Amino acid sequence: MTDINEAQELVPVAAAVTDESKSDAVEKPEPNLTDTSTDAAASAAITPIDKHWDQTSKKVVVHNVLKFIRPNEISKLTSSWTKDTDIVIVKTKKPPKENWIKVTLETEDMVDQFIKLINEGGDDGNAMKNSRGGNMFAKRALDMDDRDNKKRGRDNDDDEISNGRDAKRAAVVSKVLSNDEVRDAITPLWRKSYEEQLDLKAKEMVNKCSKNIIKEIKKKFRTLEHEARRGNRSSVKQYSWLDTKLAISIEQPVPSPQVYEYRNKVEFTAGYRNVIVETGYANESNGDKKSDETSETPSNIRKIPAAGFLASGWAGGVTSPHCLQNTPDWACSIADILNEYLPTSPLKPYDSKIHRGFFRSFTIRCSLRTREIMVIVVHAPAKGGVGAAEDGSDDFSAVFEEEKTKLVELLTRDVLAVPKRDFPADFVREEIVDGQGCDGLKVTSVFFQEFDGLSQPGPDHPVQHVFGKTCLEEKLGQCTFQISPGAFFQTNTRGAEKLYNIVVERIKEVTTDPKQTLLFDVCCGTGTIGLTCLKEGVVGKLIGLDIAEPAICDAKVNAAKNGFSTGDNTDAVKNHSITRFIASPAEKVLAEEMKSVPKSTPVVAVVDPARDGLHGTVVQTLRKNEKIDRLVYVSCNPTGTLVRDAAMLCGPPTKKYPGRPFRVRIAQPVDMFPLTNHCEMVMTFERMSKEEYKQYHGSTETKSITKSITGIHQLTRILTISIMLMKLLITALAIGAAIGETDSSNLRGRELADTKKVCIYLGRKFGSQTFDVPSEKFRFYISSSRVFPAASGECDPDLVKNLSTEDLRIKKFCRLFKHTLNEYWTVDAISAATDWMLANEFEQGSCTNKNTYGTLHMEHLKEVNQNKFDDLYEELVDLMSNFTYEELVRSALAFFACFLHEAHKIHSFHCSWMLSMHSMIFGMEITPAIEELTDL
Ligand SMILES: C[S@@+](CC[C@H](N)C(=O)[O-])C[C@H]1O[C@@H](n2cnc3c(N)ncnc32)[C@H](O)[C@@H]1O
Repeated sequence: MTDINEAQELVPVAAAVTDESKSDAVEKPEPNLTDTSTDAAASAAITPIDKHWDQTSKKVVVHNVLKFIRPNEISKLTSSWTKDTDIVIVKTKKPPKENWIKVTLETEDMVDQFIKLINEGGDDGNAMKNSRGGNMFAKRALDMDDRDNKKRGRDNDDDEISNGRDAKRAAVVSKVLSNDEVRDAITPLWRKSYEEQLDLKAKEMVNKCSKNIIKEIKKKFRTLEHEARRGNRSSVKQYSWLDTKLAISIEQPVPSPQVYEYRNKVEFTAGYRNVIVETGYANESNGDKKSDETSETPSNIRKIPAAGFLASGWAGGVTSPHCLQNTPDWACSIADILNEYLPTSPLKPYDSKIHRGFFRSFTIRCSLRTREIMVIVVHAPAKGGVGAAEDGSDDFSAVFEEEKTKLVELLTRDVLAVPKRDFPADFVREEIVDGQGCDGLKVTSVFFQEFDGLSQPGPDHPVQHVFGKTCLEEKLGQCTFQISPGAFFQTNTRGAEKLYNIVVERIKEVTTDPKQTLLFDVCCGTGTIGLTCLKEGVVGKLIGLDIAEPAICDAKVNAAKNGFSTGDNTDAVKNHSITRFIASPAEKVLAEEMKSVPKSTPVVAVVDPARDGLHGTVVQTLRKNEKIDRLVYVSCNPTGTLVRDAAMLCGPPTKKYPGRPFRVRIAQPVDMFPLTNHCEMVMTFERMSKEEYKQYHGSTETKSITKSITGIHQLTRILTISIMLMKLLITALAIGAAIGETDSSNLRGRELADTKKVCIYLGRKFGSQTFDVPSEKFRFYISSSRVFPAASGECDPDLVKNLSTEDLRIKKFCRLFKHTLNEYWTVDAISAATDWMLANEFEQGSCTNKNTYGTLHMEHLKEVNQNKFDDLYEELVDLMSNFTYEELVRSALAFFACFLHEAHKIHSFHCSWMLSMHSMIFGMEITPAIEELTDL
């Protein structure tokens, strides 16, 4: 599981508290969360919730308007309501498919008048009616977010109205969560017995993993059949195992040796804790908390700088970890130290929405076996982050060094105190084999890490070592491992031993000559799996690949620590050394490395990718290399990317994935994360025999077949592209151009182009916004089906030339956009999108086949944490809604440049073609400014 994944697990945001049941279950807060213990230091730092939202007080939401209204008709409609009155509407907002419109009035005085008008201004003195005769009703837009004065009242309140989920999220903003709510959010299975949890996970693996893999493989056969029919060829017979009852049977999950307090790593977010300083909720007495949650916003909530988990989204404040059964004492003890320090510090928690503040997060790792603890303090630049105010109020450099020393001193001076926990009343603590509680534990190393990016620093991001040891040591099985701050390590130590033992067993089953057998450990991290296999004697040689340099440095040290030699050149493993570790994306080096293995060497492979699964090229290489008969896939995303990768490994050979297919032999879930919904899977694949392959495909020569297919395909592609280039030239000259994106938004774009408006369309949820456009030349629109904004239309080449990198907001926009690309788009998705733009639909000027592009890119999108995505999106929308038209166009160009830049990295032929296409259409020159933006 990746660090990001861990973060998702421990920092689940809004979704986790959005169930009806949870919201209904809001109780009067438990003492520890209300924190009436606000000491002097804390009260000094208390930030009262500011009641003065900038625009919200002028906003009204009109409900029961029709869902489908053409964007160009929205302002016509709203002005018809206020005809013959003095009410002035300055802005309207209507998300597509929602039946409400939000209007911003010129002054606050107009609000009551407007509400009265809608609610009583109909012909008969009743409410005004929509065009179908239904009554509309108006309500003040609700105050939602207390974090960000600048942002307030723009979009958050939309969310509250737009759907129940977000309404609930909004509702928790001003509440203090009870311990049960925190547990529900972060350890959702805590109410179930451990047996029930395992059963639930087993069922999930059957329904969402094994069944879906089979479905996906069958789909591939159907596609082949369809193609064969079109090409008048005979089709491939579906593999008979797919229809057997136990095609992929799921074993009962291996339980975690420790159900509680199993985490060896926690990641606290720096933020503010909601604290009740007086007593009671404002309207607690009415007993009806569900009816209008925000109206009961307590006036007595205060915010205190704190470190903890985000149990209810960014806006909900951080919560204390003391009530969580998966979190050990040492983590709570460090939270106590941080929570004593933060309210007194002039260094403020960072606000990721406005990019101001200092402390971002605290990562803590502990080995109970070696009694070591590492703390990594992630912070914004001391001089101020990207959103720093110009008046210098975000410049903390004068106090930074002093505060750093103070914090390190607090963290390291004593053994950790035993924290006061808030476990459920009937909770019985397990005996923890590797040591109980905080007994004698001390922080042994501290790092500071400056980070000014959007989400989390990557594994290679530099750290500053400020105290103690430079790494943490952990023991697993017979091995000892060094772990650097940026390196991945499994978060459940004893669970990891179980996991690795299973991998060892699966390899042992097939190695007849272990000493000669070479293991490829793909995504090896600090070398844990490979070195364990070596130590257990099931293989004799090891090549480990990982993208993270610090992890590979650790792996090399770890090899030596455990008695194995390491070599650095290609022949190292072949001739002299037992191990070789390579810091590189596996997709770049795996094929070459495999090529250099002598024919006589038996090879097995283990892959343990991050949540986004294996790169397509890695799957391709593993599949093509028929020397690998056994492949062990360790997955932390068994219902997502494992399904995709397994289907590519086991499906019929195609031009992209040639080679005899694999078949799933054993699917063994391992519960590494009790109390949560996550489950690890060890899926063992075995290569189909040549004989069996022949039965289905008539020949064992998979390569020659695919080669010819690939050749024809390339030729067809080049021809298609040349023809399209000509067509495009003609189209571009004649009618300008429309670069299509998704179906609905593309149509909308064309429609808007006709109305000479510019539109920001950011998905259904966030709606659209139209601007008057100064000239026809500026027709433009931006859209997104999910996370990918795209632009269409014509624009003035001068705008491109003048694109400046000075504007912080455009810079921020590009950062956000790049972030969406990197976070949510896989290489395959970008590749599919460029393919699509170039091939299927482009010549038609709009997307008529609704499925082509959608399917192409959707199926490759990474599984996302929806809440994280929503946050990002809100930020994008927020930013864009304040742009002038020209800024908008410039940003759109810049994000096109970002997209092209990313696409270019994977798809150089296509992309260079795309660049020329864009320069033709937009007169778009890749100026130094655009280059600078793409490199952000
Ligand atoms: C789930 S961890 C597994 C690490 C190791 N097998 C273990 O159990 O500790 C996934 C690893 O994949 C690495 N990784 C991510 N993308 C990669 C890529 N494209 N090529 C190689 N390694 C990658 C990460 O750095 C991380 O160490």
